[in-house]
Amino acid sequence: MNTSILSARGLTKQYGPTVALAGVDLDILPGESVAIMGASGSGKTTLMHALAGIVTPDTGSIAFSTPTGVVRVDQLDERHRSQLRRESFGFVFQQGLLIPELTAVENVAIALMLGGTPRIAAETSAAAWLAALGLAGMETRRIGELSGGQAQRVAIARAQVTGAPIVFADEPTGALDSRTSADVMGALLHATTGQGRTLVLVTHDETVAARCSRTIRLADGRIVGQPGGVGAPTPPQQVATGQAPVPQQVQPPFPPQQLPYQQQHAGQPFPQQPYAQPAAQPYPQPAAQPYPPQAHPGQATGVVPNGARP
Ligand SMILES: Nc1ncnc2c1ncn2[C@@H]1O[C@H](COP(=O)(O)OP(=O)(O)OP(=O)(O)O)[C@@H](O)[C@H]1O
Repeated sequence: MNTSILSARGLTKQYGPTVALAGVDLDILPGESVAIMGASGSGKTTLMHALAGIVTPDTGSIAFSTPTGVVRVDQLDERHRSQLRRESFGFVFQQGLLIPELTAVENVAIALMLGGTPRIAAETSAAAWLAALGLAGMETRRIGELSGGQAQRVAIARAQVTGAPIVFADEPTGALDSRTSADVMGALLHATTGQGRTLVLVTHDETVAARCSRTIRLADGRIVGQPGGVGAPTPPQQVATGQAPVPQQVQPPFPPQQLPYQQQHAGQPFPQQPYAQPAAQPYPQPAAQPYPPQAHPGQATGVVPNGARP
């Protein structure tokens, strides 16, 4: 039985004469943290963007398992891909891509407000996430009034506030010094796999990759085999974050304490937002086309559990 939350088969993508992906098979289990590494131009970002429904592969399939069924990401039209990204995926980029005119709490809350959550409830939830990521008291600062590491924590809060089961991060620590990078990576793991969620990140940094539960390496658009490589994903493991273990739960992310920010909004309940697919507007389900459509020999070659590294 395929228990993957994301399963890609035979992904190819070409930009003119440039082959970005040359046939990628990959299974990602719920609760895993997977680092994608490889030389510049090897296809890391293209792979992550394909998995996240940002770019459409030329060929191949991407199946996203949800509590209500399997979504074929590669077959969605742009509107449904946009809906999927907004509701089911969180994103953290190297520069955070935060809105400088907005405060920290507004930058986080906007992710919920785009989904229809009222402003006060969205900001209350956003403030709880900021506090959980060590930013209590900084809610009303604009992004330019935060350090690079603090801004990345805001980006992590924004990626998580909707309860997205998968977070995609592209060089989330790339612009940070090594100490801040370690702090932000700890916060990212705490907020994702520490809550039973799944993290897929692109990095050039071996120390960042080593903190993930496994690493895949790309070369010329393919996952490359490694000595000792295995053909299947390793079971998810609790990643050390330097903090007390967090019980596996979906939402709320951390106990909703009454923080100073929230006290200003007393009476507003902390929104309970367990992850669930919207029942009213389901994605097209490939009912007649069971996944995977065909057998794929040599699945996920080149997958190396970090614990098994030489
Ligand atoms: N939109 C695009 N148009 C044309 N070529 C592209 C486009 N996106 C990616 N490519 C090319 O596809 C190949 C893979 O790019 P990709 O960004 O996935 O690599 P990467 O491993 O993430 O590189 P880096 O580490 O430098 O970010 C590269 O040769 C790149 O130039």
